[in-house]
Parts: sequence; C-alpha cells; structure tokens
Amino acid sequence: MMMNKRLIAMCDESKKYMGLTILCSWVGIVCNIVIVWLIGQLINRMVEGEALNMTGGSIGEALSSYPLIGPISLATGMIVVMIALVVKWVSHYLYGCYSYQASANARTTLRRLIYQKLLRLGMAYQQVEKTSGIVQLSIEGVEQLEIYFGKYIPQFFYSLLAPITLFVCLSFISFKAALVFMLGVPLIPLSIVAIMKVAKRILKAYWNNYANLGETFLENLQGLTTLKVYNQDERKHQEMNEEAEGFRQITMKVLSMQLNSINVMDLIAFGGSAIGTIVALYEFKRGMLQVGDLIVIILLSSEFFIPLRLLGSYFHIAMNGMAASDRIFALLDAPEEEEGALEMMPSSPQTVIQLSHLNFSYDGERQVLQDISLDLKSGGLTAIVGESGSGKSTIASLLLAQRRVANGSILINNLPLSDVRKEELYRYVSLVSAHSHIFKGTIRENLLMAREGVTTDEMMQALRTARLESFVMQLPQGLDTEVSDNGSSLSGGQKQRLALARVILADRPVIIFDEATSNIDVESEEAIWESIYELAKQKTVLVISHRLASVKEAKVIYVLNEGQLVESGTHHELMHRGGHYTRMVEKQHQLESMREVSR
Ligand SMILES: Nc1ncnc2c1ncn2[C@@H]1O[C@H](COP(=O)(O)OP(=O)(O)OP(=O)(O)O)[C@@H](O)[C@H]1O
Repeated sequence: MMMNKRLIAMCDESKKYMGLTILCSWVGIVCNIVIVWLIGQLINRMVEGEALNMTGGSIGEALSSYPLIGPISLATGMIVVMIALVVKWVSHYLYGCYSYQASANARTTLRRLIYQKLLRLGMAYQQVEKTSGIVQLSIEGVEQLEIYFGKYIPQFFYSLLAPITLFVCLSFISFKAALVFMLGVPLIPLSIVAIMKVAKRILKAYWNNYANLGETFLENLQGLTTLKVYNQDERKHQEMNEEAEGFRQITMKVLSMQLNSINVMDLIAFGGSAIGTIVALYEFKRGMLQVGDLIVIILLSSEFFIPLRLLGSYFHIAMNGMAASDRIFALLDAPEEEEGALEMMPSSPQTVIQLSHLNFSYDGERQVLQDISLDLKSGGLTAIVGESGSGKSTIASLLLAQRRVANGSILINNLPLSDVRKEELYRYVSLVSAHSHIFKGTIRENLLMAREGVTTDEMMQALRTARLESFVMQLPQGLDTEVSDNGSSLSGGQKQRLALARVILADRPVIIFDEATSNIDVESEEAIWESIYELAKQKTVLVISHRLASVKEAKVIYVLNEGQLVESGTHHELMHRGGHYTRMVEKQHQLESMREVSR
C-alpha cells in the first residue's frame, strides 16, 4: 500500500511528527466515541422514563442526582462531554500542526537532497534529467510528496487503528453489527490495490507528458526572439497546443480514474454502513438493543469507513507523489564521478598543468580529442586556437574537471587531476566563459562571490582592471545597483567585464578565458584583452580564442585541428612554419580586409 521504505527512511525527521499526527487522530476518535456513547446512555435513560427530579434543590443537584449510567450522574456525564469536546478540538488543532511539520520536514529534506545531488553531479546532471524536469520535480513533485508524508502515511495507520478501536467499543453494544462493519472495512483497501495497478501506468504517462510539456514551454520561451525573427512562433504555438491537448487528455484520464475509484469507495463505505445498521435494527426489533445503543451504532457506523474513504482521496495525490519519487530516485541514484580525495594540493608558487596523451569522447564513439599533449607553464599567456568544433572548449572543461578523462592524464603540480578534490582545484583554477553567469542581486553581491571579505577598495580596483569602474561609478547606486536575472539589465560587454572583475578578485593562480570576448562590442573586447595581458604578467593565463591577432603575444600557441594538436610554438615560429596556423591567420586577414572594404 505504497509504503516506500526508502522514501520514509530518507525523511527520518518526519517520522516523529507522523507518529504524533496519528496519535492526535486517534485521540479525536476516542473523544467522539465517548461523546456519542454518553448521548446514547442519556437517550436510554429518557426512554426508560427516568425524569429529572426538579422538586426542591437547584438544577445542579437535579443533574447530579440523575443516574446516567452506574454511578455516573448526568452532571458528571456533561462534564466528561465538555472535556472530550475540548480534547477533540485540541487534538484536531495539533493534528494540523504536526501534519504540517511532517510535510515541511520532508519537503526540506527532499529539496536539500536534490540540490546536493545536483551540486555533486555538476554539468553531468543534464545527462540524467532535463532542467525543466528538475524544476518540476523539485517544486510540484516534492509538493505531492508533502501530502504523502503529512496526510497519506498518518491516515494509513489511523485507518487501521480507527476501525479496531471502534470494533472493540461497539462489540460491547452489538457484536454482530460491529463484526459486519469490521468485515466491510478491508474491501476499501482491496479496491485501492486494484485501482493502483491501472493508476500506476496512467500516472507514469501523466508525468512524462507533464515533463515534456514543461521542456517545450521553457525552450520556446527562451528562444522566443529567434522564433519571432523567423516567423516560426505560430508554428511552435500550434505544436505546443497539440502537446497541451495531449496533456489535457491524460489529465482527464487521471481525474476520471480518481473519480471512479472514489465512487467505488463510497459504494463500499455507505453499503457497509447500511448493512451494519440493518443488523443493529434487527437486533433492536428483537429487543436485544436499546434505542440509545441503536443511535450510538448508527452515529458511529460511518466512522468505520470515513478514515479509509479519506485515505482513498489522499491516495491519488500520494500516488502522484510516488510517480514523482521514482524520478527523484533516478536522479539521486545517478552515478557520480568519483571525487578526488586530496584535500590540499602541495603548495607551489608556480602552478603547472600538463596534459599527456589525452583522448576524449562525449558519447564513447566519436573521438573529440585525440592524443593531446600540452603544457600550461606557470606565468604568462598560453593560447589554444583552432577552427570551430576542433575541441578547444572540451579541453577547458576537462581542465576544470567538469568531465572525466578516461584516456590519458592531466597533472596539476604533478598530481593527477582526478585525485584532487574539486573544491581544492577551484582554489587554483578559474574560468571566464563566453556566457558568464551574473546572478540576480547587486553588483557588490556578484563580486563578493569571488572571495569572502573583499573590501570596497579591492572591488573598485578589480573593476578598474576590468575597465568597468567608470560605468559603475556613474550609476546612482554604484556597487549597490541591482542587476536582474543573469545580468539581463547589463549589455553583453558589461556582463563579461563584470565577470572579469569577479575572476580578478578571486585571485586564482590559473585563469582560463574560453572565448570570453566573443559576441561582444569592440570596445569591451579591447578592454578585456588589455586586462588579460595585464593579468598574464602575474598569473598563468590560458586563452581559448578565435581572434588570432589577439594571441600573437602568447608565449606558446597550441593549434588544434579536428581534435588533434597539429602545431605549437610562438606566433613567429608558427608563421615561419607556414602550416595550419599560417593558413588560419591568412584566412582571417582576408576576411578582415573584406570587412574593411565593405565598410
Ligand atoms: N556536450 C556535448 N555532447 C556531445 N558532443 C559535444 C558536446 N560538446 C561539444 N561536443 C562536440 O565536441 C566537438 C568539440 O567541441 P568544442 O566545443 O570543444 O569545440 P570548440 O573548438 O570549442 O568549438 P567553438 O570554437 O565553436 O566553441 C564538437 O564536434 C562538438 O560537436
């Protein structure tokens, strides 16, 4: 009955609150039994003709002398009813609090686990689940599981406890009626099990459709400008409508399945109550029951079935949560790259990186890098150039341990990169890519990310080096100016320069610039190159660039062609050789002269 041991074990902190929720529900039903039973006894006495003795004395005395049952007087009975009502109200209130705590704990735990896993997976998360899928799982999937913890599991155990408690109490009044009620109870879980078989299949399809629709929506939204430019927005709109229609259909299937199952459960619940009540009426007719007892049985008959009926309605939401949990587990179980164990790299004033006989393939079939051996010597500028798709960025991602090297080795200060913990690696190496991420928040907050305790002076100095100081100074809020999501309120060039200032503040010995100046204005490009040359005087800088004119001054230029290292040397050596590099330079010259002419 959907008792997912792993899920429950995972959210250990919720267990205590789930237990308290069950206890509160149980206390509530015990109070109900007490109240109804005392009312039944009062009716019995009244039917027996027991009248209030109002002659003389106060009303209090009259109530105390009225025998409700055995030594219990009507006054005592009324006090007990009052207490039971208060206890019932308190337990109902506490039920809400504990149920919330159980679900809130589960929500926090699951979201934390997903987040931690994503951090460990790094870039590899995309191979397991799409970004939109992860967002859906973390928000809606986790919310469905909140109901599983806060409502479904407590209700499951309460649904076992309630009929047993009622059976024990009612069997003192009418064993036969209590037995009939009790026999009807298992029919509801049996119907749930039958429905579950169909539901599992439908819900799996529902989640797949939901994730696909989310992915299409996200993609179309992100590419909306391109779609508009090519007049393709209407076509994509139609495609999305079709997908949405598919999702509507599967949603309707889920809803009708839920409705039908609720009807079946209602039939069993009301049918069971009716049969039990008929048995009680029969006993009453034969004089085996008093009218008060009959009323107690009628009033409590529905209580046998209501908990299971409620379980049935939570069941569907919980079932949806189960389908989501399968995907959460698939994400949590995704294999992680083994993290190096080395906490501390031997300190060396000169960080040296060596790649030897490196081979790499993304899909295990097509070799993207073949037998690459190169050295990134300490200090100065080193460049990797090559045509588009030759494997330059792949080398950068391998240097940052974003992907694992299967063949060949990368040594950093003579240590295999795979032995070094990522955190430790990132104390040595940092990156400015073509699309640096700027976070929503102030400029200051984005800069503070680089290093703890950075002072305003240091920030201004870094902005000066990145040629962004004058821009920030002219802003009314200066460093405290808010930038929107992914720096969308900044120009491409300003974003890159801000990213450059951040990397300067991070003060790592090795900085990789991967096409950091592509797609930006000439002014920003020049400003960034100036900063790169300045940085290269103190740090080890690796530049991956398509602009050959800018890397002329590099102490070594590595030339890649179709995943192979074809040449290396200084600009003059390479030009002298008249090989691949020379051809690239000449091609670029021709292009630039054509551009000049067309201006
Ligand atoms: N995530 C990926 N999955 C599969 N193949 C990839 C992936 N990223 C890159 N590739 C492939 O690997 C090859 C090298 O790509 P890479 O991005 O390293 O080239 P590049 O030289 O940096 O190109 P550019 O100058 O255009 O950025 C290309 O053929 C590309 O199609």
